[in-house]
Amino acid sequence: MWVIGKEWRMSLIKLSNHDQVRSQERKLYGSAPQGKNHSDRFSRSSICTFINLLSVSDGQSFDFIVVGSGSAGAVVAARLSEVPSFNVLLIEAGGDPPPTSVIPGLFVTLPGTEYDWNVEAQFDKGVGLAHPGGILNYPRGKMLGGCSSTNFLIYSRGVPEDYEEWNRIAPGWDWESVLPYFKKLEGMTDMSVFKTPQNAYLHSTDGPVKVSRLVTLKSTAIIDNIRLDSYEEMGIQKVLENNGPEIEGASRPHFTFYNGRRSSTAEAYLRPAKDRPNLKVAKFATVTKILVDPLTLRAYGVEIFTSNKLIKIYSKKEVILSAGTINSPKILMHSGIGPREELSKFGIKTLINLPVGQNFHDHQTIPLVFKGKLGILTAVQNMAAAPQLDTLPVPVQAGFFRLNTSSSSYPNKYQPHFQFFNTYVGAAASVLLAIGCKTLGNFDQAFCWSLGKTNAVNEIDNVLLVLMHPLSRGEIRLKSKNPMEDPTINLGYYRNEYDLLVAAEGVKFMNTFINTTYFRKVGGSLARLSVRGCEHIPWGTDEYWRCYAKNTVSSLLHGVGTCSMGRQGVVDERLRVHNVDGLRVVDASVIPMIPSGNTNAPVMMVGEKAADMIKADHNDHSGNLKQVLYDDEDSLRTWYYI
Ligand SMILES: Cc1cc2nc3c(=O)[nH]c(=O)nc-3n(C[C@H](O)[C@H](O)[C@H](O)COP(=O)(O)OP(=O)(O)OC[C@H]3O[C@@H](n4cnc5c(N)ncnc54)[C@H](O)[C@@H]3O)c2cc1C
Repeated sequence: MWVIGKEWRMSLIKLSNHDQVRSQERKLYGSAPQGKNHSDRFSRSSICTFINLLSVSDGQSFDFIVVGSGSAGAVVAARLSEVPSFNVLLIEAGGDPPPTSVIPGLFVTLPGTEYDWNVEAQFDKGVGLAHPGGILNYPRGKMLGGCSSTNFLIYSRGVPEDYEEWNRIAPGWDWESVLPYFKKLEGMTDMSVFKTPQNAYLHSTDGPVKVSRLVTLKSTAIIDNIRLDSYEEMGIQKVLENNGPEIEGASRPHFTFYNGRRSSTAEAYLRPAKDRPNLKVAKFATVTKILVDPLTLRAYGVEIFTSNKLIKIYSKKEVILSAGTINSPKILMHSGIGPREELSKFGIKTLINLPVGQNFHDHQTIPLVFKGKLGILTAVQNMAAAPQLDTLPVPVQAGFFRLNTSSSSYPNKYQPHFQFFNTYVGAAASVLLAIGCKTLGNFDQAFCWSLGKTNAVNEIDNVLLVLMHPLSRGEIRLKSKNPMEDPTINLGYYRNEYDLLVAAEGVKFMNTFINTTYFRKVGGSLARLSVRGCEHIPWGTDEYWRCYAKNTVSSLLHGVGTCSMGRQGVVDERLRVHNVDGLRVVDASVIPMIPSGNTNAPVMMVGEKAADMIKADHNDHSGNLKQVLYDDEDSLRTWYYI
């Protein structure tokens, strides 16, 4: 056992006693962020306990060690453990997801709690002025399932061209190669998508991740229809679904829940695998670095902080790093894999000089608020929302569109410029809005107050306008040599001025929502929100909307790219870290270019495909879909239509 400092105790404390472990972690790393001190009352609930936890002991060894049980890591660990001869350890810094994760409508209560890493991201100077201190809370799930246990549950996969773009950077990731894996993970329960062969071809009912749409109440159906009609008036056609052959258009979105239960990767992959003797899960165990032999450059294990001490666990075959876009690059850099200049600042010896932490990009969002009719009735609808917590308490419409006005090279013509989410909020929901605005959005008082005021007696539509393919790039950097300290997240939004140009055009287009029949009938108007930095610019001018887009910008929390695949990146097309043996990265960080849509499904797809590659590289071909598909045309067709 490796002991440092007199405070480090030699004895192993059972991981099951996590209260004790956490209080000891707080004692040791008092200043390091371990999540805010929130009540633990849910974490022992039986509805989501995964029982095969393990007390890992110093010096133990496993064939595969998977670091992080998020959207990708849980998939990889579960799939690898399908091979009985593989001995798999999954290491997770958090514990079981609480009921507030499992019940879909309660996801807003998770950020800022102990189930969140509570990291902060920063804007560049002069950007995001509506956020105090230029800081954005950047929630990351710290529990089994990772962000899939805390996210907003939207199920979206992007367009084929997104993956053709990946394939040009890292061969093997084209649409034909990834579609079988999207289908492998998907358990579609919305039978409407099987009505046309073109849509049916893209879906499957067999996968573990359950996908559905919101239960439509009579009142919400009326709202859905009115909003979708309004979008159609703007030239955004109604489509059957946004994961179909044509994603441009608006629809009621798909979600990763079914029957009142979130389908996180913890629920979909780990729960069914929990009794496998060859899959062990170590909870409340934080990996501090990957052990790499400096002579052979082979990864041979990990160093973990758990139960008040540092221990080492060894891998016989591979270490798979799935700690996410923020923590995977951090762990690599602490292990001596990263930009030499950056590592030398902290006295970390560089084993391999790679662009770790660079190429960070994200889906940035701009909030737009449309004021509708006066509403005593809508206030009642708000109150009636509570019993709907097993779905979501508000109607949501979503879609994708391209602008006619922007340059055809931004992005290429097969990808949409924007995604949008429209949530209808009845009058007098100001308190809930204030929670969302301040706690989740980290907007300043003036902005949130003006939003609340707008909603006091009026229904509103909150539209999140999402820039799909930003050209700007940010980066993840170490703050210190302490592996328990969060890294710096520089969002880098609008570093490329083209992004601002397109964003402002998008805002102006979206504002025409208020000119549609419904809003004209009820006398609707654009809300005038208080935006720091734009006070002196005449409201409604082009200059104003540019300023608005620049300073109200936020994140859809889709950060990718920091251990990018590709020859110029950090991993190759089989996700092996360049020049290191026995080490892969499998999570959102390997995504080289962000897809057109939300990232959870693409990351789960990456997990599915990676698991097959790893199996094949270790002589197990049981899961190799691609081989089956390409053997003959008929089996391809049959498989697609199942
Ligand atoms: C609040 C929120 C809302 C979102 N909404 C949506 C949405 O509606 N739809 C959508 O498609 N996407 C959404 N996303 C994005 C999507 O969920 C993520 O892109 C995706 O889950 C990332 O998966 P990952 O495997 O890369 O990382 P994660 O899921 O974050 O997994 C990383 C795991 O590693 C663990 N870990 C990290 N460091 C260590 C360490 N040192 N030692 C041990 N374990 C460690 C973490 O605790 C975590 O469990 C949202 C994200 C957030 C945070």
